[in-house]
Amino acid sequence: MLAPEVETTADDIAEMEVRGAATIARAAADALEAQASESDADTPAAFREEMRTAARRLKNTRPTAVSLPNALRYVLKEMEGRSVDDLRTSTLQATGEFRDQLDRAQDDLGAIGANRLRDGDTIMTHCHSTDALACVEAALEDGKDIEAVVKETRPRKQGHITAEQLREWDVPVTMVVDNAARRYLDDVDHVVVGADSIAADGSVINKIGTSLLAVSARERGVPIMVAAQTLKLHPDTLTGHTVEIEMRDETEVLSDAERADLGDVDVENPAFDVTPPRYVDAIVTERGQFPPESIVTLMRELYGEGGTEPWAEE
Ligand SMILES: O=P(O)(O)OC[C@H]1O[C@H](OP(=O)(O)O)[C@H](O)[C@@H]1O
Repeated sequence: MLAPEVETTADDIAEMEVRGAATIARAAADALEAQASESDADTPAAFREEMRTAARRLKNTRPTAVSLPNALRYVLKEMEGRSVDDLRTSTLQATGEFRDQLDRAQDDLGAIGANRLRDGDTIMTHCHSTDALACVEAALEDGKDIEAVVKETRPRKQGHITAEQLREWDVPVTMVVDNAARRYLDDVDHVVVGADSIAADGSVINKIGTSLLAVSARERGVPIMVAAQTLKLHPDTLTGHTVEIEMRDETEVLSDAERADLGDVDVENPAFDVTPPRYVDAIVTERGQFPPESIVTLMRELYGEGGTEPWAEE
């Protein structure tokens, strides 16, 4: 039996009530914790099977942000013991550790990313990334004045969440539609974005529109920093796999009335795109900042064995 929190968390992730790569990872760990706490499995094998089923349910919600399977892997790998009690205890310890690591990683990468920002800088943001905002927050705590041009980020307008957070920190915000980005790049000192996955060749998989922004920024000579804790490194890409780009429902792009007016047209709604490493100046992680082409070294160190699947059916 799956714990109700596993079902609601999976639904919330799929519906994007819970969104953002790091937030999804945390919610998945919380859901595994609920599963372990509430399990009434009476044998270790039954407990393990329940945990694997819960992990599969969570994993199959959205395909692109690798933080989700990386979180599930972290917890399931730490689950050990010969009795149900021991398995439960080790799982709860793992989920607690995972949350602590997540918080620490974001703080540490924020401090590193902040060093790239100077007092008086204007940044441009795309979508809403807690890793990217951690860099801004740390820069503000260092006493730097920062202004922001915030891209709306169609179709779901996560730019509004970014704007709200920045205003809470008293950062002056100019909101622009996505198509205005190039016009405003001349006023911008740094593009700061997050990532859902980083591939072994240093490609950055992030919200649709990131690659267009990066190409324009490079053309205008504006540096692009990607804030991504190591949980975003995609181990499967070490063995030649590519990252699946999520295609979402067309209703996010067109209302039913607009759809009816348009008649017979195809609508596609990819949620992410791939920015090649040559358009990225630095990937900022909690382990330091890296030129994208060198991220593979860190990826091997942390995920050397590639993408294991501890949730697989036995
Ligand atoms: O982990 P943090 O930095 O918070 O977010 C990382 C990325 O997750 C988001 O995806 P979505 O809105 O869930 O589709 C954006 O693409 C954002 O850059």
